[in-house]
Amino acid sequence: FIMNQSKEQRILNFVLQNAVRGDPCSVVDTIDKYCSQKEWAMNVGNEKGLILDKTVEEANPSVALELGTYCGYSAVRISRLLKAGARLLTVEFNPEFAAIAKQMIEFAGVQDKVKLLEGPSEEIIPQLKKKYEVDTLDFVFLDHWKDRYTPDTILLQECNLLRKGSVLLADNVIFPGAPDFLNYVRKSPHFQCTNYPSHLEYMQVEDAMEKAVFLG
Ligand SMILES: Nc1ncnc2c1ncn2[C@@H]1O[C@H](Cn2cc(CNC(=O)c3cc([N+](=O)[O-])cc(O)c3O)nn2)[C@@H](O)[C@H]1O
Ligand SMILES: [Mg+2]
Repeated sequence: FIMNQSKEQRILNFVLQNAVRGDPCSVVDTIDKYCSQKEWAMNVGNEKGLILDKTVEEANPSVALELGTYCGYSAVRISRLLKAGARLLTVEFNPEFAAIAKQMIEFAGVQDKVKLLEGPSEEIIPQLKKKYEVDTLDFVFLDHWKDRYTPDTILLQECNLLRKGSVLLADNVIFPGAPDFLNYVRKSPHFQCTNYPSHLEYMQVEDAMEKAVFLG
């Protein structure tokens, strides 16, 4: 237990020493093993991860966006399911976390599918069309600051990044909670919402994910 390292660095080191290079499933399982047995961390985890998997498989996105990369757990989890030629753009503004995630993504062997964009979501989203050659987004995973879920959902619409059928999936709508986001998407005539009750990663605390499909 190396104290002067960050928890995120310890998670990465555990993966580098225990997972199989080039095997995204082993990276995901190894992070879950560390965070359930040694140190809790805010990865989406395996229970909510299965909901994420099913939603990604159903959407089968060509272009996906993730807000809040953290250590790269869900970036690896999502990108392992993408078809050939499909890509995931993931946004992280904490440089230390971004550096960890980059190494995690490369170790998992999914670096050709994932582009990590460093910066705050509110700055990156308006750049997606011109700077990152995005037309529209097929899938968006929201897992960053909970009070950014609503403004960023509005920003995605203002930037014309959503099309009829674009799928938004939000983590933590119960814990820590995103009440204004639930209110916004459930009241909006532009979204069809579905709630998926689950539990907080690695804990027996109630949580849920919310799927919001854009209706155009
Ligand atoms: N506007 C932003 N733009 C880009 N990256 C952002 C932004 N806000 C936060 N981040 C980054 O998301 C990562 C992860 N993150 C997520 C959150 C919000 N999520 C949680 O706080 C959370 C908290 C718990 N929890 O407390 O039990 C459980 C979860 O699953 C969570 O996602 N804060 N940082 C961090 O690296 C942060 O730099
Ligand atoms: Mg989360």
